[in-house]
Amino acid sequence: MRRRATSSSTCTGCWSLAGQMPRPDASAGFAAQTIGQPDGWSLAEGSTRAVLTRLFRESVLPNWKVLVLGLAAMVATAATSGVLPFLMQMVADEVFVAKNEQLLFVLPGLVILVMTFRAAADWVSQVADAWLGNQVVADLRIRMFDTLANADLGWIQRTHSGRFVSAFVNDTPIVDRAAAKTMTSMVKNGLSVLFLVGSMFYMDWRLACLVVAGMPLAIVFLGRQKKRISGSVRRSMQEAGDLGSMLTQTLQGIRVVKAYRQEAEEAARFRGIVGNIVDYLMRTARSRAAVGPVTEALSGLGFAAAILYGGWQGIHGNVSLGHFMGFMTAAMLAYQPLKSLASAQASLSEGVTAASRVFAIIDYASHVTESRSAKPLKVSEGRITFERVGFGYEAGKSVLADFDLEIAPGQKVALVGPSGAGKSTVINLLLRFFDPEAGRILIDGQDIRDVTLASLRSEIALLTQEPILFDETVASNIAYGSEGALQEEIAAAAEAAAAHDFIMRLPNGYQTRVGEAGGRLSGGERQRIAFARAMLRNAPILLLDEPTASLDAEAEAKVQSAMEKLLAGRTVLMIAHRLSTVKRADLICVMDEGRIVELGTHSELLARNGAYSRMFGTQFATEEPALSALRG
Ligand SMILES: Nc1ncnc2c1ncn2[C@@H]1O[C@H](COP(=O)(O)OP(=O)(O)OP(=O)(O)O)[C@@H](O)[C@H]1O
Repeated sequence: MRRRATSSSTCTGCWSLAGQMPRPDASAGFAAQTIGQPDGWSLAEGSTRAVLTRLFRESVLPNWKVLVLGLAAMVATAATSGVLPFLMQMVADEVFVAKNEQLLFVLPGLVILVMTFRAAADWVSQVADAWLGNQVVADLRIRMFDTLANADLGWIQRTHSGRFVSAFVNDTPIVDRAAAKTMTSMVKNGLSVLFLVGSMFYMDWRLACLVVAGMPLAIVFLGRQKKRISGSVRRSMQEAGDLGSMLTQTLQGIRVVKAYRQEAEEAARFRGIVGNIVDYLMRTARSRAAVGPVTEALSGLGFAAAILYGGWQGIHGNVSLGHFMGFMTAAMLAYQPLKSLASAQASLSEGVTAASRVFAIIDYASHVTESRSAKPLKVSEGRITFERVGFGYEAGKSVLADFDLEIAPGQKVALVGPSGAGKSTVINLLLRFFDPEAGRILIDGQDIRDVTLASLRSEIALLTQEPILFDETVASNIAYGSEGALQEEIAAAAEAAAAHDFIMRLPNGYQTRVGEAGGRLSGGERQRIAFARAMLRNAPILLLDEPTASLDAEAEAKVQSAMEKLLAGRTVLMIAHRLSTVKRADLICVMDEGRIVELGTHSELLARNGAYSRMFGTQFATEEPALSALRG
């Protein structure tokens, strides 16, 4: 059977807002890094400008061609807005006052031309705007996923999946809507205001001064509202994360929720979170809603002053009607983009807050990284050596201490011991889901920290208690991690795993979808697909976390032969809760509180009359599945 290496890489080049985003020190020990970061990632307090600059540089600028096109279209739209007041002035002065009939036929044509051009430019700018926004969302989601896929297991386990889902689903569209779109709308409206205010000053600088007199007040007011908005938005996003967490938790544990009749309590908790979200959203809405009317009221003052002064000048014959009408058209046209500009400022804080949350994920630096000089792992015989390995998930709480174990090529070693002894931790360390704090782990003499993660993991196959299947076809579940496997190879692996016959009875054979987490298959069928996956991968090292523990005797009997085939010719490290598993081992390693307390064969250990013998008497003799007593 062919062997293939999977491709995987670590997050080596992570971005950071210097001084803004918290970045854990990758050189420190794992346990030390987790202190003070209960969730593994915290909200970054980047300044608005820093966050926007970064968003622009990393997500918008790479699409600079569309950006330039969109900007050109915006300038064209804004410039045509600036032309309209002059056309109005000409209509009033030349048609109404000077009675110029020729112009009466020219001006409507000009208006149609200008308006058509403006409409076309507006369409281009809107499409470019949408394209850029979608690209920003896609880019942020892809980069977050890359970080997640390459992050160490510790961070992912500490952070609730709902928080991640919320960042992907809720936060990225807010970045698009409130930051990317607002940025472009600010450019567009800013340019319109610039052209129109320019026209106003060009026509009559005194009148223009009166109209814009209220602006400084509006700016001060806006600053205050922005602070309020960013506070309430931050809280509402945190609550949305909690909502996601609660939803996934309830769905995952729905059987327990129902069995313990906790529906009402869960619904009350849910209502509480939803109520909090509404509360924070309303605070945001109130602050944002105040921006438009206040700007409006202040511009009303400016208009009133302009009418008073302009009217006075008109009565005394200092300005013509056309002059005044042209000016007021410019002022009125400037009013809408000015109001949008003020509102955009407010929603910008929303986008910046969401972008900070997204960057906090993107910036996470995995604790498990590849060294620059990492080489592919070369497994010649399959010897595994644990040398005085020490490890703890949390600071000051040792889980493994001075763990020494030598597994000879092709040897089958069973890890046994009470719940919490550290058996799964040994497997976690061998796969480099975590790195040891002390000592080292070698495969055929190569420290696993000096080899590439992809090569390490492609030489190891893992079978877990609960087989992990994806909602794909049977064939792609078997071929998971063995890209490019041929149909015959997949079928051969399934045959060896005693899975071919039941697969052929499925409605679409190998092309049948297995449902969420393989829900359409029985436990034994799921496990046989997982065996077939391991067969196809054909890795020289096999890690088993009691894959038959959740099967009943009949289902276990069906996978026995598959198991024998799988184990043959490989170095195997297995967590054993059952006598049937322990019996397969050449060497039994009895663990307690992170240390090896006994090591030997089944008969040697029984003869020693120690921990293993006691365990045998209480647990294995009865062949209790899953050893509930051992697991506490
Ligand atoms: N992700 C984690 N974060 C913090 N502590 C952990 C984590 N995983 C395991 N531990 C702790 O480490 C210790 C060893 O756990 P481990 O899962 O290795 O035990 P085990 O021997 O495999 O237990 P079991 O037989 O019950 O599966 C336990 O005290 C456990 O609470």
